[in-house]
Amino acid sequence: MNLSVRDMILISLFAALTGIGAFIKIPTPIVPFTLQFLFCTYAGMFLGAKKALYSQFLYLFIGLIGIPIFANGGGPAYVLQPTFGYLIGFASCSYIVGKFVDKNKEIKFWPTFGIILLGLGAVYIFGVAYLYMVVKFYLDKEMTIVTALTVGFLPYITLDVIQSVIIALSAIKIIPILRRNSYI
Ligand SMILES: O=C(O)CCCC[C@@H]1SC[C@@H]2NC(=O)N[C@@H]21
Repeated sequence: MNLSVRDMILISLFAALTGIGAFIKIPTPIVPFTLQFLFCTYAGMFLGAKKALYSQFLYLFIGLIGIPIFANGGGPAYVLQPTFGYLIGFASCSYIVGKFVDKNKEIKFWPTFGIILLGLGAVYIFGVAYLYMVVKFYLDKEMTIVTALTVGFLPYITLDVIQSVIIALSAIKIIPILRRNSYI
């Protein structure tokens, strides 16, 4: 894929926004409340699948080389943090949402909301499964799937669904305007 300077700026912008989403956080012992899901989903909405994925890869790359832009820091050892799976989930989510936008001429509320929930599902599948494995097998602590869901899913899902509604409502207004003006 040939990327223009404009594409590269947008990819960098959404990588940065996802990083900002990590700083807007309410810390908790294991999984913080953050706005990363909001921004990775907007990346999919406004950049389309490939560029959104690149933005999340760039975000991962910058964090993994040591710039502390993840919710609990950064560096290569972050792959062993219980929350690293959510970061993989953000890349999947941005791609799923981006594919939907790429393929649909009309962006209506319910299909858009549905695809965002699918993307959110990917965030939690990667996030909770990774959390479970790191705590159980790497940290060697007591962990069941139910505990993993209690720690990594239940406290967050309501706010994430509210954000999904906000994203869908704003996307159905903004995307047609951006398309009409050939911005996306
Ligand atoms: O270590 C990281 O940078 C990832 C943090 C992930 C936080 C997850 S994303 C889904 C859920 N919703 C939140 O607000 N927090 C968790």
